[in-house]
This record gives sequence, C-alpha cells and structure tokens, in this order.
Amino acid sequence: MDTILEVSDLSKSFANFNLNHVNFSLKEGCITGFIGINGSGKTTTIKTILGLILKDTGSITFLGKELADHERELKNRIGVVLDDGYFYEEMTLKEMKSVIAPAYTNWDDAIFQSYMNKFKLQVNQKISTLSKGMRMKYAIALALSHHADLLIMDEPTSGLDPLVRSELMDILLDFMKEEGKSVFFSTHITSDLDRIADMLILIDKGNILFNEEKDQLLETHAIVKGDTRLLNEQTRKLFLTLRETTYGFEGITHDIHIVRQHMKDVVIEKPTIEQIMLAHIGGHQHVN
Ligand SMILES: Nc1ncnc2c1ncn2[C@@H]1O[C@H](COP(=O)(O)OP(=O)(O)OP(=O)(O)O)[C@@H](O)[C@H]1O
Repeated sequence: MDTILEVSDLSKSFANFNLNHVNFSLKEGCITGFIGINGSGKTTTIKTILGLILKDTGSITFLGKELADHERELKNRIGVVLDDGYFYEEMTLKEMKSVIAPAYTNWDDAIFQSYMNKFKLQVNQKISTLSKGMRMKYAIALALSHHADLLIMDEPTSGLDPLVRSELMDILLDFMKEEGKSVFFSTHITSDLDRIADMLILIDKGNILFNEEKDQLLETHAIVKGDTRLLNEQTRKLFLTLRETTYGFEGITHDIHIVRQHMKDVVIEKPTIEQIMLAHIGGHQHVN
C-alpha cells in the first residue's frame, strides 16, 4: 500500500505541553483513526500538519512532496473538517460555499449540490440555524466537493448523537469506495472506529504509543481472568494492566498467543478499542 501522508519528527512545544517527535504515515485506501484522551495532542498534531500551527521541527510530506513547499497544489487534494466552527454564522450555506470554493482549483459545484441533496440541506438556510449534525454534514460536503484524495477530520463526532455518528461512518465508507481515497480522523469516542477503521494511531501526552492495524490490535490484545497463583515474575510481564483481588486477577494483555501458551485455565475475553487504549496509556480515566 502506498503512503499518502508521512509525518516525520514533528514537534511542537507549548508552555504546558510537548508534541514529542511524532512519526507516522497514512496509507492510501485506509481509514486511520487517531485516538487519545482529552488533551493528548490530537488537535495540535492535525493543526501542525495543516500548517495552522507553526511546528518547531519536522517534515510533512504528501505523496512524497513537502506540504509546506507545495501548499496550494497539495491542499487542493486534502479535504479538512475542523472541530472549531470556521463559518460566518450570518451567511447562508450557499453564500459560505461561494467564499470557500474559489480557494480550490478543482471545485466541483455538481458534487456540492449532490451532497446538499443527499444530506437534505437547504442552501438558503443560514449557518446559525443549523443543528450540530447538519453543521458537520455541511462541513463534510465542503471538504469533499473539490476531489480531495485525503479527508482529515478533527473530532467530527464530538457532540453528535449515535444516529448521526452512524450516518457519518456511512458517509466515510461511501467516500472510500472510490479508489485512492484515504481518511484520517481524530476521536476520543473509540466505538465509532469499531466498524470502519483500518488503522489506529494512539497518542498520549504528545507521544505516539502505537500505530497498528485495527484487526491486528484486536487479535493480539485480550482481557484475561484467572487465579492469582498463575501470576509470577514472567507472566506479569505479559500484561499492560493487572487488577488483583482475593478472588483472582483480571488484566489486559498485548500478547494473547504467549498467554495461551503459558497460562492454562484462564478465561479470555475480547477487549474493546477503548479498553486497549486505556490499557496502553496505563490509566483508568473516563473518556467520554
Ligand atoms: N495555543 C496553545 N497554547 C498553549 N497550549 C496549547 C495551545 N493549544 C493547545 N495547547 C495545549 O496542548 C495540549 C493538547 O491539546 P490538544 O487540543 O491538541 O488535545 P486534543 O487531544 O485534541 O484534546 P481534545 O480531545 O480535548 O480536543 C493541551 O494541554 C492544550 O492545553
């Protein structure tokens, strides 16, 4: 699979936060979920990639070309949906579209109109009157109306109800049907990713903790329960987290195959992506 976007040694320091020499790449034809708890650095990473925040170090290449050196050409091929509203509230959808469209050489009004119909949005409605779900759909329509190859979204599901979140997942799967398309989206609601993500990147305190195929993660990780007598210096190392009581232990392993070989008579259950994420960051924070 070809790499569409490569992030190398990306750093950014704020007074109380460091984005720490971040490296990862996005593969063509993949939906990559960028996960992490509140304040872990997702928005900072996305905004630095897009040049909306100045980076301290690092390089970002899109199909092999440095993004900062070919900004106009390459940004034509990237659709962006950001968390913070960047619309003029008093404009209608049509007026706002007319402000945004000239920024893209490949703007396609027919596609925009088809998204308006598909999402049941009225072009003469004022932005200020849109619900959260309608606003997100409008932002996606704008991001996808200039033949972008890569769609980057920052927390698109935040504040949306489960039905609209599910609709968004369908929109993304629909977008991916065309060859050569990729999606990168950040979220702290990991259940959104169960159905659609191919790759998962976990960020915590500005550090990337893993960058792996979702199926691989779900195959190698497991919740294991058993008698505490099975725990010794060697077997303890197989767990990211361990909780022990007088009745037994419960832990999350990242190496289920070795656990199966060395620990007999244990109960093994499938973890959720959220449980895997929390096990890796070693905390028990609540994520919603
Ligand atoms: N302009 C800034 N100046 C100083 N600190 C900042 C600035 N922007 C972000 N930060 C800090 O960087 C850290 C990471 O924030 P960021 O918004 O990237 O996290 P996030 O993972 O997107 O979180 P959330 O899920 O809550 O949106 C936070 O501690 C935040 O306070």
